[in-house]
Amino acid sequence: MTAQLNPRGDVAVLVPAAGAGVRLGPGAPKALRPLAGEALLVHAVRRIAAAPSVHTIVVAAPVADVESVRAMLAPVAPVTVVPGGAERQASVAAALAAVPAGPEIVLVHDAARALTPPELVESVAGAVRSGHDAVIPVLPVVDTIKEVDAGERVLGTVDRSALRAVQTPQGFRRTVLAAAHAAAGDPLTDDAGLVEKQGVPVVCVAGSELALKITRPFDLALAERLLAAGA
Ligand SMILES: Nc1ccn([C@@H]2O[C@H](COP(=O)(O)OP(=O)(O)OP(=O)(O)O)[C@@H](O)[C@H]2O)c(=O)n1
Ligand SMILES: C[C@](O)(CO)[C@H](O)COP(=O)(O)O
Repeated sequence: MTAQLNPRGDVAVLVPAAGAGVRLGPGAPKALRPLAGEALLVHAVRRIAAAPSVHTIVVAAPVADVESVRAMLAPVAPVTVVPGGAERQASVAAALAAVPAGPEIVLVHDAARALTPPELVESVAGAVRSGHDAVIPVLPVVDTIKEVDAGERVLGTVDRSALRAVQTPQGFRRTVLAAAHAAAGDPLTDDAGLVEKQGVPVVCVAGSELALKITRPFDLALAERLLAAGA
């Protein structure tokens, strides 16, 4: 049985949350680690559930934690929880398989982007609804970028004006995402990358600084500060 949030919504959000969090350092799976006293996944799901277009949320949890994740999320929102896979791509595919008939827009959103505002969910979904098959939120690259060789010697300075840093949620027409996953080869960590391989145009919308991916200890500390400041 798939849990429904807003029966009138047209968006399913898949939340891959089965990663270990190696770059964050030793500890529980990253999505279950605390941020201001609650798991990253709780923060992420609460914000997704606050987006009015969302019909269904499917979380791909670490295999050993499926039951505890169900119990943890029950008071937060009606959520379907499935076992994740060894790679992010397998976790997304498992969640996609659990989406019920109905939503024709599917967003894929990292649990690790725990502070992503509901407005970004709506903005990405809205761009798909307006006719784009694949939509990604992006930020401009603010640092100067150098290309280097294996010895860390600088080969040149990259023109960053055409570079973008990619975030989630990434939004897709459901049939487009399903076809990309069905055709997928070697695992990618980026769903838009799978869709690009199918020759589908991907368009960008403005991302959000709050959608930062909590990857390293510094990111977790930053997220704590942002929450304390009211994010
Ligand atoms: N087998 C996997 C690997 C990753 N993810 C999820 O994909 C999102 C983005 O991955 P990332 O932030 O890179 O997380 P980890 O893979 O856990 O990080 P690391 O590479 O440091 O272990 C996270 O919400 C993570 O839980 C997943 O569902 N299943
Ligand atoms: C989808 C993603 O957040 C950006 O496209 C991706 O999960 C990033 O994973 P990475 O392993 O940190 O590159």
